[in-house]
Amino acid sequence: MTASNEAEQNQVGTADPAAASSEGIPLLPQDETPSGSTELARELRRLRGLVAGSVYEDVHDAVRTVRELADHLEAVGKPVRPKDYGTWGTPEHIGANPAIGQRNPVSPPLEPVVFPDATVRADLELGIEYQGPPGCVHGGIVALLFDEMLGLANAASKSVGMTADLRITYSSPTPLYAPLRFEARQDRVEGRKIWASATLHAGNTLCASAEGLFVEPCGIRDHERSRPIEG
Ligand SMILES: CCCCCCCCCCCCCC(=O)SCCNC(=O)CCNC(=O)[C@H](O)C(C)(C)COP(=O)(O)OP(=O)(O)OC[C@H]1O[C@@H](n2cnc3c(N)ncnc32)[C@H](O)[C@@H]1OP(=O)(O)O
Repeated sequence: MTASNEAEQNQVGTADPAAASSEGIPLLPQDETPSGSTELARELRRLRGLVAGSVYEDVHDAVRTVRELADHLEAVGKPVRPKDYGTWGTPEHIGANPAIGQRNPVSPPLEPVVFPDATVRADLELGIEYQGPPGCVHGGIVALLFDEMLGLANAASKSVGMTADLRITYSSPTPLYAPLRFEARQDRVEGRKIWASATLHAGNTLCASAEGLFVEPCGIRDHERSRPIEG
């Protein structure tokens, strides 16, 4: 077995992307929550990878423990109501996002950085909990991450929009446990219509590319559109 194969064999779940993007300025950076919920999401992410990526003989004791934890969290937490969802780009809004939300155990999470030309980049590795075909990332997960990256490219250019049309070309399978790089940019704006595009590479291999049309919601307020987004 080669060293890289061995590393791959020992890996369970998605890698923490914290150190992946060393260039660029963090886009929509999220602080650790004083309550510990960011840390809780990180541990749950670890659990997700372990459960999807391991075979167990008997985990009934773990089921009891996790059930007790869920009961406890239900008892001590205050559910977020629609009035508390927050507007575009607020910590409440971003933290719960399934692609970049640090408080959401479903997110890998993407950790986007922005460059002076408003290109947005995110480097990450995806583990078995995102598997589609054996050894490959699920196409729906690729679509989710593209949608987010295009939205972030719009945010980096001070616009927000609802996805109206999203086209993805899958050129080559996206490998699990490999360094992946998303890059997205806003291409043009006409009235409320915004076009953006993105690529996904594994090393030098183009895995997929995306083009999206976004429509700015009617009545969006100026402070929501131009919320400061750079770290
Ligand atoms: C600053 C801080 C920000 C922080 C951001 C954090 C990042 C978060 C990132 C999150 C990212 C995740 C994002 C998500 O997950 S967004 C969630 C997924 N998307 C949706 O749910 C959208 C559902 N659709 C709608 O709400 C409406 O249909 C929209 C809003 C899209 C348009 O309904 P609206 O009534 O408002 O507008 P209109 O119908 O008058 O159309 C206006 C123009 O657009 C053209 N058109 C419309 N649809 C299409 C189409 N399919 N193909 C081609 N063209 C289309 C139309 O012809 C017209 O053109 P024209 O005749 O004027 O030339």
